[in-house]
Amino acid sequence: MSVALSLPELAPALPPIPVTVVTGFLGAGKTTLLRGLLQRRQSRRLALLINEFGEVAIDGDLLRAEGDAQGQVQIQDFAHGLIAYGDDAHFVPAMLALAARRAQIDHVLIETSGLALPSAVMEVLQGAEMARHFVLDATLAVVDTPLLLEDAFASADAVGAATAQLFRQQLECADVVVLNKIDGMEEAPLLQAEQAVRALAPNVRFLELAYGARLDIRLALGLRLHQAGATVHHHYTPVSMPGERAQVAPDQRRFNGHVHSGLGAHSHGLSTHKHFHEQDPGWQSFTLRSLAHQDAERLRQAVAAAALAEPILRAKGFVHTDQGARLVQAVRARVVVAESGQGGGRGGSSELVFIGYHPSRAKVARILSETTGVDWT
Ligand SMILES: Nc1nc2c(ncn2[C@@H]2O[C@H](COP(=O)(O)OP(=O)(O)OP(=O)(O)O)[C@@H](O)[C@H]2O)c(=O)[nH]1
Repeated sequence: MSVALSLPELAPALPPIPVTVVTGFLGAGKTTLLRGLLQRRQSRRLALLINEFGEVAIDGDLLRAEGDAQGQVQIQDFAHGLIAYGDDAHFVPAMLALAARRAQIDHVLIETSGLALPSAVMEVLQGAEMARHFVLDATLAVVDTPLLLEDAFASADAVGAATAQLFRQQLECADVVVLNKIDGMEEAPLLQAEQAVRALAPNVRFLELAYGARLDIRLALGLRLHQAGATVHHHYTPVSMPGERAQVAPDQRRFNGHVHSGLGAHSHGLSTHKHFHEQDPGWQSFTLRSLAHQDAERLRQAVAAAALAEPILRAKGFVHTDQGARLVQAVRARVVVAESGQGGGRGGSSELVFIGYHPSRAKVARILSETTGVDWT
């Protein structure tokens, strides 16, 4: 008796979709780097999963502004402050939905929350259910280099200790560390930053330099660092060597913004990443809103004052000013209020998400209201 085979069974199996996990502390520049990669994706068909912290979809809006009419880029944002996708009931269904469309997707990028360890996502990806559809390409950790050089990830107090631990663990999970926010930085601080990264996470395989938050797409996607037997797909000459005497070669621009650590391969298999991040309840986020029009400069000063008075490490949102909608981005007390581009702005209200370590919502609302002269609640 002959058995008729259905078409899917006859069709050659499609290779698994490579997945790049992008990690990095709050405000390191993950979304900015992803926007740059979207702009330079050429013909690559990408799917992005991003983690919004707070109720306001800011990063998703910014990334969608880079999207295209041909549906070449699919973006899914997870709202409500999810910490780690690995713990999230939506993550696996979202990935399986992508797997069902794998003929239309060349690469998946996952941006994890700035307060999460990527190890949970990495473990889920390498588990039996997912490994049939996906292969981990590489884990990139984006670093706010000026803050690293200021010792902002050192543990002077409770906030510093919580920050330092998360920062170090994120680096330890990474294959590639991207030194970001290095525009105009000289060679000496870059060398210092590389040494700081090596000291914190000696197993990191590559250091990449992102001038102007730009990463060469060939250095970000298709690295195949976790494929059994695959040789690393890289076209550049190693420019720094492993060990204590490791040096960043002078003038990194000659090397297309990219540095090799030269360290031997290491595995991110299940055995190396047992540590799921247990969420520290000290990290909290809240949203403040105002119905009044804002003065951009007073608002900038207000957010900076709140970050200095309270343990606020990140704030972002859209506000309405007399000049129209503006995007507010704050990393600690560094606050930028800029054109919102195509993204954001709902109705006439202004919304800011604050993230900190045991911050007082009431105190931040008071500082904002007093400094801007309008109500924030
Ligand atoms: N000067 C400078 N600013 C940068 C660079 N990269 C990012 N920024 C700024 O840093 C701020 C935070 O950038 P994001 O890309 O939102 O950071 P993130 O890591 O996605 O932040 P979270 O998702 O909230 O953790 C924004 O104001 C960016 O414009 C850079 O290379 N140079």
